[in-house]
Amino acid sequence: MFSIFSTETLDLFSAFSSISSRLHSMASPYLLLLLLIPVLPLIFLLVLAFLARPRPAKVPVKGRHVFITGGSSGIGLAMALQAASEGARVSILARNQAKLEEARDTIRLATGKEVTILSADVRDAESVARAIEEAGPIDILIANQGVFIPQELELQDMKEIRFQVEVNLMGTFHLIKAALPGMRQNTRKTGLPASIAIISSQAGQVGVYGYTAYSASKFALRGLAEALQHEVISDKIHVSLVFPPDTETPGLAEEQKRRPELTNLIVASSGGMKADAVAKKALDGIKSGTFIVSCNFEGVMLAIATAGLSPQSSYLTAFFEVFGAGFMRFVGLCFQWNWFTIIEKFNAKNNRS
Ligand SMILES: NC(=O)C1=CN([C@@H]2O[C@H](COP(=O)(O)OP(=O)(O)OC[C@H]3O[C@@H](n4cnc5c(N)ncnc54)[C@H](OP(=O)(O)O)[C@@H]3O)[C@@H](O)[C@H]2O)C=CC1
Ligand SMILES: CCCCCCCCCCCCCCCC(=O)[C@@H](N)CO
Repeated sequence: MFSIFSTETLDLFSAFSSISSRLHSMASPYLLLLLLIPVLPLIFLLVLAFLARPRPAKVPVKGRHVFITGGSSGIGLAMALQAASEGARVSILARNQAKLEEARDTIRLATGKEVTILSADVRDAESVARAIEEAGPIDILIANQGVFIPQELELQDMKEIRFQVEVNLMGTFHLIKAALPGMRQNTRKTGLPASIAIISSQAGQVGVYGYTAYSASKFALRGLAEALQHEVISDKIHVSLVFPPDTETPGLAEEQKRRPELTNLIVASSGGMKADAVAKKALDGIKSGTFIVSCNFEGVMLAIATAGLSPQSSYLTAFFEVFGAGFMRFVGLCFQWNWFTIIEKFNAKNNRS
């Protein structure tokens, strides 16, 4: 007689059913526990979905006013280009008028869009306020201006230390203070979520040789951003903090002329990126209302290792943070081991130890 089961299959089948019936009568609590193993993470994901705050949001870019500082060069210019091509009304602010005009021409040529250019120094609160007044109420503020002058603290002039803190940190205060009242009014009127994005650096997540002043200015932005998110969430304003690695920009080319050898060696732990790719990550983060925005794989690891008590809207990222924390601390210690070994060897070779 024809059967779809071979004798082996039937044997296996009867063996399995006799085992399972035995298990069923003897050990059903264990089976239940076994079943729970895959279910538990799912339950935990549900808990995290309940906990994640601020709640996930979509911040539209099309048809909205995007204001970008440092928009005449590098990452800022790349963001301005992308925002303009996505149908935003874009304003860019920087000091140098000639570079601003050049950026405006570049954007017009690439997208056919006209951007507003504003010449101001972010260190001057009054001219920042005037520029923002002139540009009109903002929906998406991107504080991207930044200066980086790497040097060992002992060798660096106080003038250069102050310069970095003033542009990177104080400049960001001036911008947010000037833009916030108009942004609140705008979100109340339109009901649409808005965004304040701040461009930090991976050197704002981990201190790096040669970056005492720069890292301090960028770490400070995190405190600003975390506290600010509490203060603006009731008006649907989402804060994003972007942490790029070394990025090919005119600023980086300038920096590399005087970067200490040890800074180069340590910074190489994270892969470099193109300005366009960083701009895309930043805009995607802004549009999804993401608080911590990483740009490359090393950046994702850094974000998990330094999650701290930051806001987290994504339950999936929260899941990786909770279960990755211990392991990523270990990976971080391996990196620190490597960096201290590099420093030790370098200083021994150069008779500096
Ligand atoms: N490139 C990199 O490797 C990385 C950069 N970053 C950060 O990304 C941001 C952009 O960097 P990047 O594109 O490389 O920089 P660039 O040097 O290429 O461009 C900097 C921009 O900021 C403007 N700017 C500088 N100082 C002031 C000021 N006082 N007031 C107003 N505008 C100012 C510049 O215009 P002007 O000089 O005319 O004022 C320019 O438009 C910075 O915050 C930087 O710290 C973070 C990680 C890595
Ligand atoms: C837990 C595992 C962590 C693993 C990855 C660690 C990598 C850290 C590298 C730090 C790179 C800092 C780049 C700063 C670039 C910058 O801001 C300058 N170009 C100035 O603008």
